[in-house]
Amino acid sequence: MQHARVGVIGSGAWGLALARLFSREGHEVTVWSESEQTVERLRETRVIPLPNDPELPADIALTTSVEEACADKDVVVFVTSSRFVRSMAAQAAPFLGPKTILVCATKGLEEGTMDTMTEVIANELSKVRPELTPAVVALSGPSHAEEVAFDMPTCIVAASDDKDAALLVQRLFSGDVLRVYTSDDVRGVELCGAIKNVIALACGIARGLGFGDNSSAALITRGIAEMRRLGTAFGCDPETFFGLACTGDLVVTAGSLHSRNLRCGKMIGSGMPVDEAVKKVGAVIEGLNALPAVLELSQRLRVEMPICEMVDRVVSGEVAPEDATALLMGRELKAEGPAAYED
Ligand SMILES: NC(=O)C1=CN([C@@H]2O[C@H](COP(=O)(O)OP(=O)(O)OC[C@H]3O[C@@H](n4cnc5c(N)ncnc54)[C@H](O)[C@@H]3O)[C@@H](O)[C@H]2O)C=CC1
Ligand SMILES: O=C(CO)COP(=O)(O)O
Repeated sequence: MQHARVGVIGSGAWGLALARLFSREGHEVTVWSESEQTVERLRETRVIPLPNDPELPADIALTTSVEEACADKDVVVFVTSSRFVRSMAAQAAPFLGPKTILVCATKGLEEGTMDTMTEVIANELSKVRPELTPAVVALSGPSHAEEVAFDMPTCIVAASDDKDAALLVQRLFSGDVLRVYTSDDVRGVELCGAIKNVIALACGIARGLGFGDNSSAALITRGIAEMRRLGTAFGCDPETFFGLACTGDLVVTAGSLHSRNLRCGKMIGSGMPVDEAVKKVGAVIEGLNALPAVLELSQRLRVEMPICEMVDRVVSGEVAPEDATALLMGRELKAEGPAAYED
């Protein structure tokens, strides 16, 4: 298959930037939105609501009908906020064909179940359409919509247990803008996609407190150590933590002013109430959504994640941002690696 019929479930920054890219690669694209108003505005303006007004190609269909976005599609991409992935999988289920490949570009961990986003989709579909066992692919990595929408070269990962599906997604979506690598470590890739947003909040809080590059580098590096500890306790591939979905995405999210999580953290660090900061960013802050599941997983697996825990204490109001630093810096001193100087 060279040209595919692609449904995109979600009309936010990332959904529209991906839709634009898929259309550019010659695919037939339909974008679903929850909002009639959004559909009308996009049809009228043909502009993606991002800085510098990237164009939304005229051949991209826009709809509020889940059926239109899912029926007769080769690939359906879920890219809503993590809060809506389960309900959208349930709504999409009746219209999915037996061979439709499902891609999830949403980054998150579900509160309560601690499921990754591809697990949410697979679990929901198995309830609604148990006869359907679709291939599900996680698409993750350093990929700000603000840059992809202007054709800036970007590398991401397509991770799946289904090798053929990962290879097909790689072939369909790679081009001169996107280079897609494959991975079979789906859980590792998805854990990183969710947790890096929490670490980016920490980097933002540090910036908001007036700290500089040293603090960011420390949080990024020790944040990767937290992700690696949790991931390897789950049996994930240690290589994943050096890859695009972990180190790559954390560098982007924690260092770029495009980042919603970084900007939100920065406002929290400078003393703004969390709700106000979220409103001011005006987009989904997945680090906040992922926090409960990240902490529950770390407790269940008895993995220390001091940065994530401190972000939780700050956003819940238990610790003031200006007190968080001393608490983190004053922790028991230790070796950087696990085995230094030990018998
Ligand atoms: N913005 C970016 O550069 C990137 C975002 N992502 C991930 O993609 C996901 C979406 O992010 P953005 O597009 O930035 O979010 P956004 O804040 O721009 O858009 C919100 C998304 O949620 C959907 N939504 C809102 N209300 C809904 C409802 N009631 N029912 C169903 N869907 C609803 C919208 O259609 C839209 O897709 C997140 O998980 C994010 O981490 C991943 C890579 C890059
Ligand atoms: O995941 C992203 C980039 O790869 C987007 O991160 P933000 O939500 O922080 O903007």
